[in-house]
Amino acid sequence: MSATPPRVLVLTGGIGSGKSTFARAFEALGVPCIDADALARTVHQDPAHPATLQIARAFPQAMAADGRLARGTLRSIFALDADANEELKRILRPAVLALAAEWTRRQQTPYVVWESALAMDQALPATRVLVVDAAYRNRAARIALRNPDWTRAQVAGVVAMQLARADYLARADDVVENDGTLDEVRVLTEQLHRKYTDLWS
Ligand SMILES: CC(C)(COP(=O)(O)OP(=O)(O)OC[C@H]1O[C@@H](n2cnc3c(N)ncnc32)[C@H](O)[C@@H]1O)[C@@H](O)C(=O)NCCC(=O)NCCS
Ligand SMILES: Nc1ncnc2c1ncn2[C@@H]1O[C@H](COP(=O)(O)OP(=O)(O)OP(=O)(O)O)[C@@H](O)[C@H]1O
Repeated sequence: MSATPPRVLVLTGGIGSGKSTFARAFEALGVPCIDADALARTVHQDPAHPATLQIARAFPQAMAADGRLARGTLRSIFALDADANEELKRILRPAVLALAAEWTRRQQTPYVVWESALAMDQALPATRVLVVDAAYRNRAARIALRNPDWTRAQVAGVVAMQLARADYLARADDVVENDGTLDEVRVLTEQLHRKYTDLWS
C-alpha cells in the first residue's frame, strides 16, 4: 500500500452525460474507478444494512417485498419529491463515502476516479472535479437507447432534480465535452490522463 492515499478525481455531470463512458476510458489507461451509484446500490440492495433499514422506515412505499429498495423508485418517487430525494441522499451518503474512502486507501496509483452524478450537491471530498458536459438532445437520445422503458417526461424529471448545467460547470476544475464519437472520448481521456499524471506523479 502506498504511504499517501491517491488523489481523488471526481467525475461528474448530469444523467446520461457520459460519466461511465469516460470512467471506462480512464480504466483502460490503468486508473482505478469507482461508481457512487454502484456503491449506493450495494448498500440499499442489502436488506440488513442499517441505511436500508433507515430508508425502509422513511419510505416504506419505496421498498420491495424482500426488504431492498425497489429499482424504478427514482422515476416514480424520488424525482417527484425533492424533500424525499434529499432525505434518501442524506441517509446513503455516509455509507457510500465510507466505502469509497476505504477503497481509495487500498489503491496504489497517483490518482483514482470517483464517478457520481451527485458529487457536487453531496460535497464529496475531491482533489479535482472533472465535469462531463453534453448537449441535452444527445443525453436524451442516449438515455432513450439505454433505458427504453423511461418516458421523456421521466428523463426530464430526473434532470430537473439534479444540479443545473451552469452549476455543474461553475464548480468544475476541468470540463470535457461529450458530443462526439467514442473514439473522441478515448482521445480526450488520454489528454486528461497526461495532465493529471503530470500534476500528481
Ligand atoms: C434512487 C435509486 C435507488 C434509483 O436506482 P435506479 O436503478 O432506478 O437508477 P440508477 O441508480 O441506475 O440511476 C440512474 C441515474 O440517475 C441519476 N440519479 C440517481 N440517483 C439520483 C438522485 N438521488 N438524485 C438525482 N439523480 C440521481 C444518476 O445520474 C444515475 O446514474 C439510486 O439511483 C440511488 O440509490 N440513488 C441515490 C444515490 C446516492 O444518494 N448516492 C450517494 C452519493 S454520495
Ligand atoms: N460519445 C458517445 N457516443 C455514443 N454513445 C455514447 C457516448 N457517450 C455515452 N454514450 C452512451 O450513452 C449512454 C449514457 O452514457 P453513460 O452511461 O456513460 O452516462 P452517465 O453520465 O454515466 O449516465 P448516468 O448518470 O445515467 O449513470 C450509454 O449507453 C453510453 O454507452
